[in-house]
Amino acid sequence: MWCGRVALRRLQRIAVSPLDISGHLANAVQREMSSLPRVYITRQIPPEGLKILRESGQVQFDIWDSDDVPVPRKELLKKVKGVDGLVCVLTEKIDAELLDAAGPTLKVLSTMSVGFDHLCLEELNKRGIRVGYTPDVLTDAVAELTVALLLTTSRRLIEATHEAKTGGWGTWRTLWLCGYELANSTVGILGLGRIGVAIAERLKPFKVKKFIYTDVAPRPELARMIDAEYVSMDELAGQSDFLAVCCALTPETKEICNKDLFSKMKTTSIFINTSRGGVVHQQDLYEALSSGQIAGAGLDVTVPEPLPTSHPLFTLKNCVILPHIASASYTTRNAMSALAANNLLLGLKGEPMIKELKM
Ligand SMILES: O=C(O)C(=O)CO
Repeated sequence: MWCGRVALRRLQRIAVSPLDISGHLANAVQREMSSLPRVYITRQIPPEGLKILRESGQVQFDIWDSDDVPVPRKELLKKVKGVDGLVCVLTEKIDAELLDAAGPTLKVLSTMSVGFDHLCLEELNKRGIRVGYTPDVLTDAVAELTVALLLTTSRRLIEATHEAKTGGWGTWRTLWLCGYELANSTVGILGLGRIGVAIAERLKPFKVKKFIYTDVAPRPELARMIDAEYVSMDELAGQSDFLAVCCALTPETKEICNKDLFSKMKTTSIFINTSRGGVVHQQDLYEALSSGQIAGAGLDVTVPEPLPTSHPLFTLKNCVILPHIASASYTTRNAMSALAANNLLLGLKGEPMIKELKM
């Protein structure tokens, strides 16, 4: 359990002799510590966030001290009992069972993620629990990875390196490993937000001819930034040479990318998803890819995660699958951890968080 260094320094100034340290100071530290809000952190988050919490002098926290294995549900339910604040990542389901286990002391939840489909907002709202999350700081990293995944898929880089390494590289051939290029293409964005704009900004120098997007309603201020045209879902499917999914997973978007959408796409089009696996009907995607209904897919997210290595999607050469790494740069993960820590501290002080979910 950590208490703030600030509190410790204050107590050290009060101490008059080394002898005091063993007696009075220890008791005082104990008292000071136990009066601080209690926080549980469900993962060993990157160092910047932990440093902020340790040095704040505002909280005492307990942590699931591993990044390799998520905290077991049973342990989590035990650890949250009586906490004032909770820091979680996207692998923890924050539902009624967990909130009941935490009890009425829990006032602030801070998730180190931009996605919030792991949170039961209705239950959080019902209990008046404020929620912090981490948009914006990951936009560049996610956009960058999306472009990398798009090019890897459309120019068949994984197949190509495999062929080079395993003896498939014979003479130079005229149509061998040909793919699809961005120049003169139409790029469609499903769900235009900060990340969609950032992807388009990065793709523009590749001489994309046109950007189109669809969403629940037009988003003119964002669309203007990338000169994108608002179209219907059917038009998006029919016109896109590259279709990038950027929408949040909600009950409305669950499996929105299904047979109906894939059947309207061009046989030469590339489907890219770096948002959430749940927006895709995976069996329909498998069929679209294996039947040649669409040319290829690049996925950073799947259902479930991790996707079992025996999953049929792994058997397809035209499907590139990454293990949910879109925001995985050192800078971004540290920024997410720092933002999650600051959101938590502000929330516990009753102040507006830097990034708070409106519920
Ligand atoms: O933040 C999120 O929601 C992610 O998916 C990981 O960056």
